[in-house]
Amino acid sequence: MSVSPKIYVAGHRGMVGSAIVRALQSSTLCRSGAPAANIVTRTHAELDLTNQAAVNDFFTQEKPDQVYLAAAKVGGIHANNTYPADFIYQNLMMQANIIQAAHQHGVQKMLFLGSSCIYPRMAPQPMTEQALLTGLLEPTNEPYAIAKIAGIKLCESYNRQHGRDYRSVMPTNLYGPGDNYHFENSHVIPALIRRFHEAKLAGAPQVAIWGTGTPKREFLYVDDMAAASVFVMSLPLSTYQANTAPMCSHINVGFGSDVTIAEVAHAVSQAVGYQGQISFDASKPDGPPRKWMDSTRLNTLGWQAQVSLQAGLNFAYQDFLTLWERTPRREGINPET
Ligand SMILES: NC(=O)C1=CN([C@@H]2O[C@H](COP(=O)(O)OP(=O)(O)OC[C@H]3O[C@@H](n4cnc5c(N)ncnc54)[C@H](OP(=O)(O)O)[C@@H]3O)[C@@H](O)[C@H]2O)C=CC1
Ligand SMILES: C[C@H]1O[C@H](OP(=O)(O)OP(=O)(O)OC[C@H]2O[C@@H](n3cnc4c(=O)[nH]c(N)nc43)[C@H](O)[C@@H]2O)[C@@H](O)[C@@H](O)C1=O
Repeated sequence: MSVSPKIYVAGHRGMVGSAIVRALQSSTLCRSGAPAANIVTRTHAELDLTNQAAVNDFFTQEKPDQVYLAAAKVGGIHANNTYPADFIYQNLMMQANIIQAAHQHGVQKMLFLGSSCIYPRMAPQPMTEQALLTGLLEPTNEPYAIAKIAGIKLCESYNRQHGRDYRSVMPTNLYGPGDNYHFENSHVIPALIRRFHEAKLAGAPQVAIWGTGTPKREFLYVDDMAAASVFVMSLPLSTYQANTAPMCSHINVGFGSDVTIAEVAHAVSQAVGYQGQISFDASKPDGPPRKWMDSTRLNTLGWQAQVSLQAGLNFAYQDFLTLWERTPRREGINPET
């Protein structure tokens, strides 16, 4: 009987990390007779990934075979714009510590999660992988984007210098179970789920959303993202290399089409069952006008998103309701991010 590789999922309690754990568990269990996934995890309290010595000790102790790097300092447009030092410092430290320790401890295979914000603000749409480093970044999240670009380049550099197999995926905007519902530091979908839900309970006649409503975003359900992550890691190295380049080695993961913020606000209000009016607060930033990924690389390899936006929003609202009902004083809804 084959032995399962020991897989470290960094950030396993986050929205994406927890979905990756679910995907790894179901992918091994589906193959009849295969043992369950051998997954190793640490909470933030147990292991601060910005601490280089602690990360080294962890790799010495656990000796994982593979790593999914889904731990990061993450937030929406307001958080990125308000805490730029936290976003660049923590992300640079976490990924540098993990990638260097993984290499030192012989981990051959890793998946790094970046973000669509690595591309220039005015990149031609849809954005191909080759658009990286061709123009100026979006100012509201430039520090986070620079850290994510450094993460891609760390992986590529260890591959080129040391023959490692460190792959990178660039997710579009994500949402789903386990999201952060903070009223101002979250991304647009969880923020609006909460705002429409509270407005419905209060009988409020109107809900204001940030910006003009005209920017377009591409939204992917988190379990689709997790499936894409496991899919990319399962590709033979020769296939991955044939579809990427040593210095353009990342793969976009998108839904396939985008919507305006006004359209997604209407879709969220439907999922929540809010029947009042929607208004726009143009004093808040819009961010980039459009961020639509070209996912041809991944689609050609055989992966496609499965969950429609409205179905995903319905699932996400059910997740929010579970959290809401479990936490009468809203502690879990309002985490520090
Ligand atoms: N959400 C989105 O829309 C998008 C996300 N991504 C990327 O996907 C990845 C996962 O994001 P997502 O799941 O949404 O983020 P979450 O905020 O939900 O999860 C991040 C995880 O990282 C952990 N973490 C943060 N700082 C530390 C630290 N210093 N030490 C140890 N653990 C830490 C968190 O633990 P704790 O909560 O305990 O601090 C949490 O488990 C990230 O790389 C992100 O950049 C990319 C594009 C879009
Ligand atoms: C994933 C991605 O996330 C961030 O980029 P972003 O795409 O701008 O993400 P966002 O979800 O915060 O906003 C999307 C749009 O939605 C509008 N909007 C309306 N009303 C609310 C609202 O209530 N909250 C938020 N957050 N946005 C709102 C908002 O004004 C903007 O036009 C990056 O910083 C970057 O880190 C990154 O990679």
